[in-house]
Amino acid sequence: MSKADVALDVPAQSTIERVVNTRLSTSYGELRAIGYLDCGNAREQVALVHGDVTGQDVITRVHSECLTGDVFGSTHCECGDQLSAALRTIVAEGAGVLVYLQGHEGRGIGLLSKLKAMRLQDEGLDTVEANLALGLPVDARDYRVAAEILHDLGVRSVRLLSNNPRKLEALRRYGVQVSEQVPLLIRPNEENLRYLRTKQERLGHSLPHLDDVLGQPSTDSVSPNDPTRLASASRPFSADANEGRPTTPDSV
Ligand SMILES: Nc1nc2c(ncn2[C@@H]2O[C@H](COP(=O)(O)OP(=O)(O)OP(=O)(O)O)[C@@H](O)[C@H]2O)c(=O)[nH]1
Ligand SMILES: [Zn+2]
Repeated sequence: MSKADVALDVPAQSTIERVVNTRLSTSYGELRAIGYLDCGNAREQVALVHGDVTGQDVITRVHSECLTGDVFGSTHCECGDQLSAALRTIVAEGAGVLVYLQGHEGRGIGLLSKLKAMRLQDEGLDTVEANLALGLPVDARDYRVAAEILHDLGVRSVRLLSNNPRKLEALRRYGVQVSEQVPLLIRPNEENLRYLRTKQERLGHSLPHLDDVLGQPSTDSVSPNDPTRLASASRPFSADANEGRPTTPDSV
């Protein structure tokens, strides 16, 4: 069997049902919104697709929902800017997928618990301590449905836009062939620098640009020429001439 014939090894019984496939014109470009029902938990899920994604090495973002960051523009986290940067990258590549995972809010603890966790962070706890103080897991996300959606779309292997090695491992456990981890780095702001540091130091996220911000050399192997290496945050760093280019400590 050739490499191209290797299908994703998803669980034998898929729980998703494709319900709708419609054109979605966006400010990023022409997408298709493909809607699924996860019959296992009655949750609605959606994948945004650009171009032909039936093949190998498809640029892919598996994005955990974040109402505060994705919709309200919160600067507490970098989710909204990652969402924009991922869609820009997918369209620029000519083909790609973004799976937007509902049920992942607050790393799986839900919106109200995340808001409580954010309040605790204002009182001095870090993002890990805050979840634990609430008696909740640090990360309760499951990626089965993402694997099933990628399989349904005919994606055979992904270049995953993520800084989170645990997300890669989790997808691989569900049979997703991850051919490459592509960094999705957003310039930090004063509001989220500590939060990002905690992700780097306690959750194992690969965020070498934080060291650059402090003027320290990065030990990470990310290529400085990778156009996705450091996407500009929309707030408070408005899109500028550095868009999509590596950033020096002086420019942040
Ligand atoms: N519990 C909790 N969740 C948060 C907080 N801030 C953002 N989130 C959630 O974190 C999720 C995103 O996960 P992250 O750990 O930031 O990043 P990731 O998706 O694992 O990794 P990347 O692929 O690199 O973006 C979203 O569902 C957000 O709602 C917080 O302070 N506490
Ligand atoms: Zn967020």
